[in-house]
Amino acid sequence: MSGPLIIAVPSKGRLKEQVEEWLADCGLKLSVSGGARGYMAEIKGLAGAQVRLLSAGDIAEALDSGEVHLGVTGEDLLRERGGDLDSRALLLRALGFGRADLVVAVPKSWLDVDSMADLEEVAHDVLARTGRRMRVATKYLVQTRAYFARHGVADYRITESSGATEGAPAAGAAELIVDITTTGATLVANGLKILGDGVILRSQAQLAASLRATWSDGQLAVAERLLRVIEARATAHDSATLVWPDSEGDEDLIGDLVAAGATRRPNGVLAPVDRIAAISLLLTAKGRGPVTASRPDFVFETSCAPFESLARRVKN
Ligand SMILES: Nc1ncnc2c1ncn2[C@@H]1O[C@H](COP(=O)(O)OP(=O)(O)OP(=O)(O)O)[C@@H](O)[C@H]1O
Ligand SMILES: O=P(O)(O)OC[C@H]1O[C@H](OP(=O)(O)OP(=O)(O)O)[C@H](O)[C@@H]1O
Ligand SMILES: [Mg+2]
Repeated sequence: MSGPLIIAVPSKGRLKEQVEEWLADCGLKLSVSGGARGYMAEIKGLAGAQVRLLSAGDIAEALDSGEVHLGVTGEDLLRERGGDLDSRALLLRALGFGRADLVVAVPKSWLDVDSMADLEEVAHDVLARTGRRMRVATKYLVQTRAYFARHGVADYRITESSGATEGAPAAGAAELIVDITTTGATLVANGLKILGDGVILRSQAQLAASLRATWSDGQLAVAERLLRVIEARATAHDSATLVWPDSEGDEDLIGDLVAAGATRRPNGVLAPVDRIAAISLLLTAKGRGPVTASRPDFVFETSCAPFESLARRVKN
């Protein structure tokens, strides 16, 4: 017998609440089940799984080391682990929350610095003028180095910053910063602007699987159940069912609807939510109707693509 499927979710901060809401929306309620400080939980209705509540950064680390099978954390933190993320973890689903852009930002007063190419010139100038390298304040060392290298910026050094990074230029601790931003308010408040080609990563929360963990058949089976529910809910959020009288006789017309993005279903079609109106109009224009569109709660497809790629990567 192998142990439970271990799933890590954020224990604090803005991601925690959003992850709980998302799971509850899928009908998967978390119930804290104790552990020394309440840092363990179960998912109601998903036997064979154990949930660990960890910080977002620790979740990225635990996926990396294989201590957990699945985890929810920011893509920025996963990529910051360095090396080739794809060989260590599989991104199963982008969750649409926890959005933040990792950006290169410089003082607004640098009027003619708008691109990474301009920044390269600044780096040269600073070195020539002062004999010292331009300083970049960040806690995202890995992604900063990779991005600057890709843009040919070499004459700089990183001053590691773990908080209030945006204040570093005004405080004289660095010339520029690399940090995450969501609304941009903190950058503006600190007199900083994002370089035109300075977006390193558009991050959001991801459900990821560890490729370093040991996966038993039993653990994979629990993961499959979980992923099927999550995918069914996500598909439902994006679709509507369209039905109309005597749809069975409308083979040719359904062919047109499929060409417009719909999927054939008994009694009608399933349409992407943003095409409900367009597809209904194709029908009413041909005299069909009334067309009734309703939003499903779950759409369980016969196959579950994220699970299939996971199984392919971790089996044998
Ligand atoms: N406006 C935001 N500010 C900070 N983090 C955000 C924001 N929006 C989304 N996130 C995401 O939340 C995650 C960071 O969460 P959190 O700060 O709780 O984790 P942590 O860095 O591990 O914890 P700590 O800061 O205590 O070390 C990152 O993936 C980040 O991209
Ligand atoms: O673009 P904005 O909407 O202004 O948000 C971005 C800011 O929010 C976060 O800081 P937070 O207050 O969470 O503190 P932390 O960096 O210590 O986590 C982040 O590190 C940025 O500083
Ligand atoms: Mg933080």
